[in-house]
Amino acid sequence: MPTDDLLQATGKALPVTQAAPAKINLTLHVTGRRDDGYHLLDSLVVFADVGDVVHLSEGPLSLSISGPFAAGLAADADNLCLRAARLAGVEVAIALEKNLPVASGIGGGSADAAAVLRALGANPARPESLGADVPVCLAGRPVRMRGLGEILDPVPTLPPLALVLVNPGKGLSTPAVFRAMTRRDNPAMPDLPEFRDTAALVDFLQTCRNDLEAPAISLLPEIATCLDALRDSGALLARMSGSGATCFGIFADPAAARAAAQALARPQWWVVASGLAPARPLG
Ligand SMILES: C[C@@](CO)(OP(=O)(O)O)[C@H](O)COP(=O)(O)OP(=O)(O)OC[C@H]1O[C@@H](n2ccc(N)nc2=O)[C@H](O)[C@@H]1O
Ligand SMILES: Nc1ncnc2c1ncn2[C@@H]1O[C@H](COP(=O)(O)OP(=O)(O)O)[C@@H](O)[C@H]1O
Repeated sequence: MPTDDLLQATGKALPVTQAAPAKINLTLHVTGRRDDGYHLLDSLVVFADVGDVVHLSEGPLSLSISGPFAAGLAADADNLCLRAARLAGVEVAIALEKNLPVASGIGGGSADAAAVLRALGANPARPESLGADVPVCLAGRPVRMRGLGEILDPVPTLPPLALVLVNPGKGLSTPAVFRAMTRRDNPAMPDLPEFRDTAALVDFLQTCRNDLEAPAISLLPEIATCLDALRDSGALLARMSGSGATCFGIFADPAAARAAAQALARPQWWVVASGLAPARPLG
């Protein structure tokens, strides 16, 4: 597509760089399963201030991948960056900086797809056709996510969070984790109260769950090691995100999170201290 048409189609000038923040499911209740096998979810989702980065420039549709986790990901037609550009109907050269571990429960692929759509100013009718997590990644702000992932509701303002993310260095297949569940009709997440401070949020989170945590641990016991290590290093709460294997700990303040991240370092583990990404405006 010639550049003028491209600009008309997208409303955005190229080149453009867009952050793809990691998605964190602070809670993930699985409340049922549809006949087509997809599960009904109820999840408090936030975004970290670590993530991938996509850079879009003029050119035929293409993808190059750099960054610490580039080796784990093929730049083939199935890559969610290219699928997003095709859904937007735009020819564009994409450079992906892959900073997030692949297949790790923090939505890297969905975050990348959402970042490409955002960078193009594209607003496809059914972004969930790229993946259940793409609508929430497009929202890019704390929300309550329900349905298969397409129902997004605002939540009370969250306090700042000092997080540590830990991944044991092994990918986990999302369908395999859902298949390993033994109970699929779990109670919904309680309604969210107003949060005065981090302690109030942690108190609320203690009443919630990630229903995929036990099945994921049954497939990859190292997840339990990550959770124990987070708790031993002072986390007020430690839980797995998404279908794993990345776990998060909530700490009292950023200094405690940074100290824990240093103490948690292991040769095969990905460990990072993070706050929340600045919330995107309501769309
Ligand atoms: C579990 C979650 C929670 O946020 O996170 P991740 O672990 O992927 O980060 C998401 O729902 C994942 O979203 P995403 O990774 O985009 O899922 P998709 O590609 O659409 O689906 C992958 C597979 O997950 C299962 N799946 C996904 C979503 C859903 N509501 N029910 C499901 O059963 C299905 O087996 C599906 O084939
Ligand atoms: N840009 C991308 N980044 C990560 N994974 C991708 C991407 N494009 C396609 N995938 C595929 O999506 C699958 C899920 O990856 P990812 O989104 O990182 O994990 P999760 O769904 O657990 O959050 C991977 O197995 C990978 O092959």
